[in-house]
Amino acid sequence: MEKYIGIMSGTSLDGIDAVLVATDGERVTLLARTGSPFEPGLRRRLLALAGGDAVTARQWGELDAELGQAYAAVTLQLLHESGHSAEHIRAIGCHGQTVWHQPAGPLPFSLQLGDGNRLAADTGIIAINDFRRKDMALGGQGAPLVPAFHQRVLGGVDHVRILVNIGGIANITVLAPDQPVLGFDVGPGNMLMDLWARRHLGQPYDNNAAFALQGRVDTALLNRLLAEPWLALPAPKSTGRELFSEAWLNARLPVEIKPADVQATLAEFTATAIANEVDKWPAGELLVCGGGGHNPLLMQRLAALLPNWRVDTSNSAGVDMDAMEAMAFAWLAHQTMHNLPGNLPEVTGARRPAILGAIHLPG
Ligand SMILES: Nc1ncnc2c1ncn2[C@@H]1O[C@H](COP(=O)(O)OP(=O)(O)OP(=O)(O)O)[C@@H](O)[C@H]1O
Ligand SMILES: CC(=O)N[C@H]1[C@@H]2OC[C@@H](O2)[C@@H](O)[C@@H]1O[C@H](C)C(=O)O
Repeated sequence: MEKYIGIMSGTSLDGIDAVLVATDGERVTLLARTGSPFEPGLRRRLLALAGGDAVTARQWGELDAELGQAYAAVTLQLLHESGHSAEHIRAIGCHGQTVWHQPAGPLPFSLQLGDGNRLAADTGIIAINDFRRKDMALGGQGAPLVPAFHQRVLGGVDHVRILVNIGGIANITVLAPDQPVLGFDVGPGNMLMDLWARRHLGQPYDNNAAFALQGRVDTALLNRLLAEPWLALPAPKSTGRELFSEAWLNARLPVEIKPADVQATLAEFTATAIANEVDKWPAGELLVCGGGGHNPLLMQRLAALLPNWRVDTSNSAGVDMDAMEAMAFAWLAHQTMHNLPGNLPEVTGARRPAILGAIHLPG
């Protein structure tokens, strides 16, 4: 078994998750995990950039360098906490910070910031990043990439098992006997709920859904949100803040509505968009991972909307719900180091499987 580090900072923009795993490509064992929230100023600048604000080349470059430094600091923290040093680690798989994802149109691209050169130089470990653009160069969406990992660690069961990652965006992976793996983004995860909590509570998220639980679902608003045409598009598909933005929400809000009712409606919207996709499959097991699995209201609504499904977190199947995505990028680094493909063309729509990522050597 070789040791890899995986680093994820997702579309919630909450901070950085890092894991140390041992893997031979087939089995993936979590050895250690750490994390670091973004410092508020950095988070604010990332939110502005991901919201489409204009930035100068200088601001852009500085953010790239600052994130590279932040990823290196988390890596050193993980090594320290787990009693490892650089020479124990074969490579780091670093997702980077998505600041723009544009899978359609004449010039599709997906941009993740966080300088891999700096990460390699500051840690002395091979750093792999930019995992999405090879798949896009081959006509794919570049996302989601995690389904291949889900299949590896949670596949091979005799019933329908669906994984749903509820991060900023929600994406599902369908693992069914004798069927190719399917996976696609289903809509917003915590993104809109977080936005509303920031606006009305001044907090990064609605902790344990306390605010949403004070409100009532507004059916008219819920139906307006669910009428978004993107939700009905067939897979392959992926999305992000570019679509589910503050402007998108504002355009659908009625003039008069209680803030708590909006929060309750956004939670219901997130759960319904997920349940509508899951419900297209014969009932089985729905396993939740990502931060949304800590939201009791989301979990309760998913269970209520899918009465014939066993709804639980991925912890119940032996994979830490909070470590899943970072573990996936550690595994993707393994794939790259062994010249193995990381994407699933049936998921992303790419013309073929491909070796993903840009490799930065520390020497
Ligand atoms: N106790 C809790 N109550 C409510 N929501 C929670 C709780 N804990 C975490 N969350 C939600 O989880 C979010 C973080 O999720 P996660 O870390 O999976 O996001 P991410 O890494 O940015 O995801 P992705 O890359 O999939 O978009 C928070 O912003 C918050 O909305
Ligand atoms: C472009 C981008 O960063 N997409 C993320 C985002 O967050 C969740 C969902 O949208 C998923 O498609 C993807 O992340 C995971 C890690 C993936 O590629 O599977």
